[in-house]
Amino acid sequence: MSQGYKLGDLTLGEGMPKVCAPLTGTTVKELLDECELVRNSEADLAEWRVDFFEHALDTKKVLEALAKLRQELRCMPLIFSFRTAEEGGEKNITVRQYIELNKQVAQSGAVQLIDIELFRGEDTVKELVATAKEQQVLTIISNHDFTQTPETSEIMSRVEKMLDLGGDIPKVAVMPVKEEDVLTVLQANLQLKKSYPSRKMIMIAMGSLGIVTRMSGEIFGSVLTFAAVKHASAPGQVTANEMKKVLKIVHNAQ
Ligand SMILES: O=C1C[C@@](O)(C(=O)O)C[C@@H](O)[C@@H]1O
Repeated sequence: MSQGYKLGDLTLGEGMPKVCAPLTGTTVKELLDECELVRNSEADLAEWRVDFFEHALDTKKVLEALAKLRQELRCMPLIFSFRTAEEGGEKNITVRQYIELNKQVAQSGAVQLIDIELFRGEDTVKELVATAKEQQVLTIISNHDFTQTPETSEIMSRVEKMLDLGGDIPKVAVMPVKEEDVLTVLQANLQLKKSYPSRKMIMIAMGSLGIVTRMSGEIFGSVLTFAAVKHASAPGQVTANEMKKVLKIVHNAQ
């Protein structure tokens, strides 16, 4: 899809990378307050990091909260992400529960994208991609490593697997422990952009060393960047308003 993905007024994958603000509240009240802050910020879309929610393992309560968030966000696009403890998230979840929760959310009509972790298993990914496609929900197939940065070839092969499994937007977020790791991430991003020019992806080096990767997506081929409004959901996020300024500077220099 070389033109990008149309999400209401914005097109993901065209022009400047889009700024996504995570919602990390533990209660419905906190989440609704965050939605209002996000709406009034420079963020283009929101991500509900549902693993922070106190009732994240109760699908009925998640769906009830989601309906409220949808209303409060008005027309702002929303990504639904349950980040598992295995990948740096807040809670453990069984594969069965993970599938059930994501399926019901995809069918709710309240979200535009769901995040599916590659390492929950091929069958899980395929099943959820199929459900999402039926509902015209976009899929981000993700992988996170909070301790290290794999080699360029390993990052590329993970992304290729994500594409093979039918995901719309591959996403890799890793932790650099030395400056060279940041170059590894940028190298993987650039090579993937050249090998798959029509595909959209998200590539992040986290932490203080990785900051440049969050800001240079327009050059190396990362279409979305996460930036905080109230609380960061991962190390290295700056605020959405600061991020938008930097993205504009990079854009205007092109
Ligand atoms: O996958 C990502 C990227 C992220 O980990 C980051 O580094 O900004 C933040 C998460 O909320 C999101 O789901």
